[in-house]
Amino acid sequence: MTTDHDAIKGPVDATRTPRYAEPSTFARLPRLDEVSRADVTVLGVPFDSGVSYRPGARFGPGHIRAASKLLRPYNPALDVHPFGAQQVADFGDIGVNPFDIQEALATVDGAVTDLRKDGSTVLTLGGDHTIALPILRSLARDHGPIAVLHFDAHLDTWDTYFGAPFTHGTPFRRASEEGLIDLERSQHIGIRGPLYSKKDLEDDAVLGFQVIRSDDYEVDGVASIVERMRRRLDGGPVYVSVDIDVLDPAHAPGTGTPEAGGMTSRELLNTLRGLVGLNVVGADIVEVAPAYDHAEITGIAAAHVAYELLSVLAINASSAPGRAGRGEALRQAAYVTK
Ligand SMILES: N=C(N)NCCCC(=O)O
Ligand SMILES: [Zn+2]
Ligand SMILES: [Zn+2]
Repeated sequence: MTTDHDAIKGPVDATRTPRYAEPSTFARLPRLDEVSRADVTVLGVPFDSGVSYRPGARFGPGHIRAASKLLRPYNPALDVHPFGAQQVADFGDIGVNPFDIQEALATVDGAVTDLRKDGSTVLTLGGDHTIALPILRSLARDHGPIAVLHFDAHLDTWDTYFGAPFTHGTPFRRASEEGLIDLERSQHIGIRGPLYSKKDLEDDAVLGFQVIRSDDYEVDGVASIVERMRRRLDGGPVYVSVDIDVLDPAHAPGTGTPEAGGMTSRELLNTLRGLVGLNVVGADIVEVAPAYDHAEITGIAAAHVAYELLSVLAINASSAPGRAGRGEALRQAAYVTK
């Protein structure tokens, strides 16, 4: 945790150095090796060997960083300076084996565990959805079974693909079997689209996830979904996993398994703001595949998702025990720039 006398380093000042001129870190934040420690670490995982259709999410982290350069220091929607109330830094990408999925899973688990050692919260940029499994393994070792808030068009609780158990369509089945998830407090949001059979939904229901469908946004609206989400997640640690294909392809064309009829980016950002006050202990944004993107539409959406998650973490950290007196940082740009 950052103490009151540490000078927090923030993003590069866009009025002094043009946005496109610096080495690429998320939101032009410092690299992790430029700060003594970070409250939140952004970690890139360029891995897409678990995909069932279009490849390319291995290039997601760089694309999200490139699309994050326009983010500004103050978030009016939540009245917070996400980079001022906490130290956020970018670790860069870890190298993972694209030919050996088991080894890749172990590498991700090890990297997340290392980064979390001094209390940093890890925000992971994928990569395909396979990587949620090793992150949950790491978190569950400290927290026990954890609630998963899963934004996705897909259930990702299928059993195997071509006999393979570790894929981007199976992470939450494996995590459930391994006892990593508190299934009484977990929820899928944004589910839609054709399935292999009705049994996919039945199998998922047996595991115990609550399902909020994409269509529920039309019928119920964001406020009522946020209320259901908060009721479901309250009472313990929460992991937030955002598959960018939860958005309609109009809002996120750059992804590997797009499904029509999805949420708008406005609906997703507003839902994420509803996480304030919940105990978010980690998050990922996965399935950004830049080769299918246009005009950075998907990259920008993913960057804004990360920004809202960082804003939620900033507010939560500022109101955590031992952080009294840092509340003013929420409303001030309380960091230094390069
Ligand atoms: N996790 C993502 N994005 N997609 C899973 C889709 C699996 C399938 O091909 O049916
Ligand atoms: Zn998906
Ligand atoms: Zn997914």
